[in-house]
Amino acid sequence: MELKVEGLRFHFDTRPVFAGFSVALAPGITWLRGANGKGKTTLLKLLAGALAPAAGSIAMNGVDSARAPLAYRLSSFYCGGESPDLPWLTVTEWIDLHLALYPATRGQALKAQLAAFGIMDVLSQALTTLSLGQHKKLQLALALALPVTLLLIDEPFNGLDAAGMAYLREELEQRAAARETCIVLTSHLDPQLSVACVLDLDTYVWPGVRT
Ligand SMILES: Nc1ncnc2c1ncn2[C@@H]1O[C@H](COP(=O)(O)OP(=O)(O)OP(=O)(O)O)[C@@H](O)[C@H]1O
Repeated sequence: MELKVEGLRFHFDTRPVFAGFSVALAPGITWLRGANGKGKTTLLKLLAGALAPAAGSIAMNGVDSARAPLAYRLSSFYCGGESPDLPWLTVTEWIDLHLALYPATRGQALKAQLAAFGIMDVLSQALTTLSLGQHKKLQLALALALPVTLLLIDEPFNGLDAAGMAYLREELEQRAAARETCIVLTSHLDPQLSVACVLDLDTYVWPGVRT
C-alpha cells in the first residue's frame, strides 16, 4: 500500500494552495500539520478524490485519482467534521447512501462501529438533529467500517467525549499496527498516537523556492 503524490498543483480561483507538492506515504498514521489556512483540509479532499488537482498526480497502489476516479474513490474516504446539510434524510438514509457508494462494506462491521461509538439510538432521527459530537461519531463509525485502504480524517478528536476519544485511539492504533491502511489525519495538537510520519505544511520546502 503506497500513496504517491507528484507535482500537485491546486488553487481556489486565483489563490494558489499547492504549487508543486510531492510526497510518498506508507501504511500507518501520517500526522498532517500546519497553521490555519495552510491547506490541510484541501489536501485531505484532494487525496480523497473529492477535489481535482489542476496539475500533478495522486496515485494509490498505482491507481491514479484522475485516470481511474471511481476505482480510486472506492478505496478512499474523507471523514470531515462538517455536518451534511441534508434535512430531508434520516441518519439511516444517509448511511444507506454511503453503503451504495461502497457496496463491499460489511453491514455487521458498520453496526459494530455504531454500537461502539454509542450512537445506535440516533439512527431514526433526522440527520440535522444530531449534536456536533454525534455527527462526528457517525462519520467516524462509517469511516472505520468502510473497506478502504486510505482514510483521511480531519481533526479526528474534535467534539468527541472521553469514551469516544479512547475508542477511536484504540481503533486507529490497531489499524496502524496492521499496516494495511494509510491513515492521514490533521490535528493542531499532538494526536498522541503511534505516528509513522509527520507532514508539516509550515516547513514543507516547495520546489524552486530558496530557504
Ligand atoms: N471553497 C473555497 N474557496 C476559496 N478558498 C478556499 C476554499 N476553501 C478553502 N479556501 C482557502 O484555501 C486555503 C486552505 O484552506 P484549508 O481549509 O485547506 O486550510 P486548513 O489548513 O485546513 O486550515 P484550518 O487549520 O483553519 O482548518 C485557505 O487560505 C482558505 O481560505
